[in-house]
Amino acid sequence: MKLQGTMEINENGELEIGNQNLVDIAEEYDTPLYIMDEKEIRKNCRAYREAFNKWYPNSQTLYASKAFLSVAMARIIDQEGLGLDVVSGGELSIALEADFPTEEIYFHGNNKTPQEIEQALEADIGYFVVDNNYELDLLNQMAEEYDKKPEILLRVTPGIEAHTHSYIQTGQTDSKFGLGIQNGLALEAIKKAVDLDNLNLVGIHCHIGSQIFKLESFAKAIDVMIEFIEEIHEEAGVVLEQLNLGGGIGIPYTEDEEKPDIEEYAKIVADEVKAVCDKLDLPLPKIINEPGRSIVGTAGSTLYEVGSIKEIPDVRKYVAVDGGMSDNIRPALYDADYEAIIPNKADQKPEEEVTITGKCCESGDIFIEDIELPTVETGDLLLISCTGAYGYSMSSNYNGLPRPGVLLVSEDNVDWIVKPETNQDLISNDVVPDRLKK
Ligand SMILES: Cc1ncc(COP(=O)(O)O)c(C=O)c1O
Ligand SMILES: N[C@@H](CCCC[NH3+])C(=O)O
Repeated sequence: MKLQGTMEINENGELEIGNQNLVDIAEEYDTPLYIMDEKEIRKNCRAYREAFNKWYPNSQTLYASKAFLSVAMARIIDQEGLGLDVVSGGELSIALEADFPTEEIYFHGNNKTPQEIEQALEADIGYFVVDNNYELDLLNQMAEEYDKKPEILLRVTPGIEAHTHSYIQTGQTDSKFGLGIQNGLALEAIKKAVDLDNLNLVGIHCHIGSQIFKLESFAKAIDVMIEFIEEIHEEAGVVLEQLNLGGGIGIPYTEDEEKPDIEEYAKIVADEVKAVCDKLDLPLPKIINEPGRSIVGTAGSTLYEVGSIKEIPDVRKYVAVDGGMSDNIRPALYDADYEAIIPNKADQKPEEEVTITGKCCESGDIFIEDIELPTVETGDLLLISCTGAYGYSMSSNYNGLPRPGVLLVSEDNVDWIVKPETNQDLISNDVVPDRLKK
């Protein structure tokens, strides 16, 4: 397995993250648990900030909190000078609890409820990224009621099909997100937004997909988006000042994948934006980007303990761990690949090929098929890397499994930033009507 972030193998052959021995961590905090490497999160935030400061200073990086959010995480993002993209009243509440600067919050979502809009208007968030005509009308009407004039961006689909899993492509015209440029729906909505009294249209947004490695896809999206800004100028008489390019940069889940260079990404964005604006004689817009996975993905891992081991002669050896698709749905949902290591045997050579499964009642609850590992025994630890994005945030209580806690690890500190759930938590919202009482 490729060692990510601050992972190191110590002189006893055991794996450490942020100088913390995972064997000791497992003993003290119990498995399963998510571990977040604070230094890696901060390094990734800085990579975006510094790259855009260098190549296109009129820009802002927002962290896409859907990848992983907790109150402490929002504090780190604030300290690192990034803004925040939230997609629900729940994520907004976490940001508010962290005292996140509200003017740097962008509110996304394809079906914001009136209650969520009310919450965001009352909090005076920076921007609404409006997805559709229903939302334009609703927001306009509610803004009037609350005596506000929120700044908005319209989410559009540039018709770009990014090379990634179809479940996480979002830029094509047939997408549930945004309105199409090619079919004219986006321009129609722009004209409507310009005429609405209580909204201030400042920009357009696109997000072409997630886990993207080919940086040219972003350049293609920029061409389409800036040409659309020009069309808006001609047809609706406004020059939009913000272009939000979404997130989507991939991370290497396995050794054969290569991490895109953030500075190269920023330079491609800067060069393309400048070239197209120059060609069309448009002023340079403020550029917003919204990475999620590439901020936290490599910073997170999940630590499990091995329980049952089952050998089917001449077929396969199943190694089951004490978590499952309830703490990481991505292999079952997207066929996602992962790598693993045995932290207490981190320096040992591979001896056998095994299949790592979870403990959920689903045949598809398989984390990694046919991985080469040192001889695996019951009681060994097993660490799956790169689970920092869309691991905890997509977790569930399937099969009555409490969600694991999240431990933040840095050189001198080990702290829970999300406590592990207990069986008691699973029934904390249950209500037994009188007629069913025993
Ligand atoms: C609107 C929007 N912005 C940003 C992101 C973050 O994407 P990623 O985690 O791939 O960087 C997403 C999720 O795909 C999204 O839907
Ligand atoms: N949840 C997805 C990415 C989609 C993000 C939201 N647009 C993943 O795990 O890869």
